[in-house]
Amino acid sequence: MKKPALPVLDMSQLNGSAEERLSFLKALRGAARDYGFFYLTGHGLALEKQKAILDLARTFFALPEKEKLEVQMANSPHFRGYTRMQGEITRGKPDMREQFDIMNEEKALAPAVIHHAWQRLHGPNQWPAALPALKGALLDWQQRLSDITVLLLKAFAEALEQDKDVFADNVDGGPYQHMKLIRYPGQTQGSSNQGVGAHKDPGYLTLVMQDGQSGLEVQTDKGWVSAEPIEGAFVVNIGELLELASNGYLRATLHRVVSPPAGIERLSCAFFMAARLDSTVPHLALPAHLAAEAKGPESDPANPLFFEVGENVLKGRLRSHTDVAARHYPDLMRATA
Ligand SMILES: O=C(O)CCC(=O)C(=O)O
Ligand SMILES: [Fe+2]
Repeated sequence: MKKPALPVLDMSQLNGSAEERLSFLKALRGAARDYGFFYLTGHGLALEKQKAILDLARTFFALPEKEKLEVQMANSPHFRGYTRMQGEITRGKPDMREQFDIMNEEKALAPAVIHHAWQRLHGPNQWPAALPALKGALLDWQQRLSDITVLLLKAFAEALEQDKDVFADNVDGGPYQHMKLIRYPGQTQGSSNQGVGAHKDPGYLTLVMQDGQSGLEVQTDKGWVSAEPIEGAFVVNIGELLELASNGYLRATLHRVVSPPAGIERLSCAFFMAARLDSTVPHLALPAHLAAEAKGPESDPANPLFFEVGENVLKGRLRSHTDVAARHYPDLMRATA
C-alpha cells in the first residue's frame, strides 16, 4: 500500500507500557498540530460492526423517497432527520450528498425553561418506520464513538501537559453527540462535484468511517491531499472548539469531499463530539514550550467562534440547514438579517 498522506495512530498504545503511552501522546500532539487530521487504529471497534453500520446506511438510503421524507430534518427544530440531496449548504453552495442525522436521544425542553436559543437543540430523534433496526444500532454505535472521543480528549489534555480533568466540565454527564450517515452519489454530467464544500468542523473532535471509496480531501501545507480509506481505521479531525481551547496550537483543518466518479457511490458515517451544550470551552494554559508554537485561533469574520458550546453548535447548524432555520428559528434569522 502507498504510504498514507496523514499520520496513523494506534490507540491501543494508550493501554500499553509507559513508553507506548508516551509515544501515542507525542504522535497525537504532533499529528493534531501539524495536520489537524490523522487515522486511528487500535480503537477496539470490530470491522464487521463497522461494515454492518455502513450496510444499514445503504439500506436506509435505498428506501423510497417518501419514507425518507417522512423523517426529513425540516420537521425537526432539533436538527435531526433526513436531508435530501442539495438540502445542505456549505460556503453558499449546495452539497451533492444525502444524509441522516441523529443526536442524543432526549426530550425537548419545556418552553418555560428555555432561556437561550441553543436549548432548542435538545429533543428527540426521528426514526424511519420502514427500518426499525436503525434506532438501536445507531444509538449504540453513537455511544461507542462518543466513548472513544472522550478518551481522545483526555489524551489531548495529557499531551498538552494539562490537568487531566481540564475538560471534565465539558463532558461529565454526557457530551453532546451528533452522528450522520452520508451518501455521496457519483458525478453526473453538468452537475457540481461538491460532495461537501471545504469547511471546518465546529465541535471538539470528529471521527469519520468511510467505505472503500475515496473522496475525502484535507488541506495541508503541501496543498490538498486525499485521505484514502484504510480498512478498519477511522479518520479523526480536530474541530474549532479544540483549536479555540488550545489558542490555535491544535488545528481545525479545512476539508471537503469530492463526488465519486460517475456510477459509483460513497458512504460514510461521521461522528461529531462537541461538549455539553451548557458548558464553556476552557482556555488551556499551555506550558511555555508549547505556547511558543500556538498560532492563535484563526479568525474568519464570516465564522465567529464562541467559547459557549451551545452558541457555537447552533451557529453551525443554522448556517448548514437554512430550511430548518427559516422554519423553526425565524426570530434568530430576523435578528441576523
Ligand atoms: O464524508 C466524509 O468523509 C466527511 C464528511 C464531513 O467532513 C462532514 O460531514 O463534516
Ligand atoms: Fe467535516
